[in-house]
Amino acid sequence: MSREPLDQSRKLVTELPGPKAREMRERMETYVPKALSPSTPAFASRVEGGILEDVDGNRLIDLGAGIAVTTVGASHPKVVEAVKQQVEDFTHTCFMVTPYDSYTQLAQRLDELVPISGQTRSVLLNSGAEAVENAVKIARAYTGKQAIAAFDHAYHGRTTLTMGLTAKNMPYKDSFGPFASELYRVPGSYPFRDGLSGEEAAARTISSLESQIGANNLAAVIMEPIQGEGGFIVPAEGFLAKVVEWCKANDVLFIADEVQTGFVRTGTWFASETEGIEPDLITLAKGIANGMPLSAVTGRAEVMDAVHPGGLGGTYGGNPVAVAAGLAAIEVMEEENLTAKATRIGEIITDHFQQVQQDDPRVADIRGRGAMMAVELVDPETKAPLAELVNQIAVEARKQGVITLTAGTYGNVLRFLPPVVIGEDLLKEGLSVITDILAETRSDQSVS
Ligand SMILES: Cc1ncc(COP(=O)(O)O)c(CNCCCC(=O)O)c1O
Repeated sequence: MSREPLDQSRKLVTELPGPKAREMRERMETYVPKALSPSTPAFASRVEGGILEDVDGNRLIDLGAGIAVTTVGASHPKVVEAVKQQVEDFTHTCFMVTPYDSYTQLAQRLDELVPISGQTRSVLLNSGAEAVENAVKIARAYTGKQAIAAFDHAYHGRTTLTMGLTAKNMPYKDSFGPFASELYRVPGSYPFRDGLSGEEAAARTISSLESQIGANNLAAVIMEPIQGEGGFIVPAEGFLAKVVEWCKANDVLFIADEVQTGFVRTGTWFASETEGIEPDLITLAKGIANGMPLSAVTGRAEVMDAVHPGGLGGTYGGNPVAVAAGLAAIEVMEEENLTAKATRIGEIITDHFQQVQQDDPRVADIRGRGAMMAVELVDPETKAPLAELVNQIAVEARKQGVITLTAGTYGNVLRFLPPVVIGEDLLKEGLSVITDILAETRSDQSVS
């Protein structure tokens, strides 16, 4: 029996958190460590399109999509049906024990979609960090070299190796060391703060790669085409192409970490396309399966084949239910032309904040691409990051029924990652809630 569609309008019937949510939070604090500290003052009951309904009957506008995951909406009927079908057949065999064709079908789809020419192969895993871990293994096996270079403001995961690649200390790395060896950090491109052209920033990066690591030691350079947790930093035009050119000239692999930028999020299937680069390996997760835990490393066949038989694996990698969700989600992205929808979302967010920026210079940088947009808030005189203000805005917006995410090395970035299927009016309403709160702080200069 199909359920009534979830009303796509924001509605608050209690304060947030409501009574049931408060009770659930108390129990949560008894059995779940504070290390997880959820930010939205609600407990999910149903999620569809751009709306999350909570256990108290409130409907919140979702501008986070579970951190860029539920691109097609958290209960898209096509994905739900595919999952139901699969789970009735089997939930698990362990692909290394008994394979199933849907794994190969998804690998073939990835081969067709990724911006890598020639034959590719894919290994399927469970999380973004696991994909990055395996990309590093594959790069080392192929090159025979060990060093891996990541960038300032990078985010690649929370496992021991990926924490070593991630830049920001708190909350991701503090007190968890020591981290893996042979991991290096080089300056990247942060146009709003460094003011460098793509060429200038790339020259600085290459100088660091050569002087501090040496191409003869360097297995791979890993970078997010748009740095996500670091603050939706879009590199200056031409930066990535110059770095990739250097990699290819020096037998260094380039790993594009598209866990957050992948699968139509930035208005193309992958952000590497817009940057005009062809990675050797690409890590994928989040939008790949619309919430079912799935990730992948897709790479040039000769690179992927450098690993000895049995060298890649894990119990759950490429779980059949997650793979079914992934195949269905990709179909929806194609059928509903979500690359164009993501581009439209970027236009709406850009226009909205350009209006605000005219009267409020604290909105200092509007950046991102497609349905991966952000604003960086700074003191207009000193350019000092306004982290407390950003946090205050996010906390208040959540109380007013808008699921809002922050980001940035300095904690002063509001980021927008709505489900790409969100209605335009609902998106505009969510943005207006946020900018109305921002406007109120203009009169109240106590917050900075
Ligand atoms: C580029 C990029 N690479 C890798 C990852 C890691 O993906 P996992 O699926 O969270 O392991 C991410 C995950 N980003 C959201 C992390 C949220 C949090 O843990 O606070 C990413 O964005």
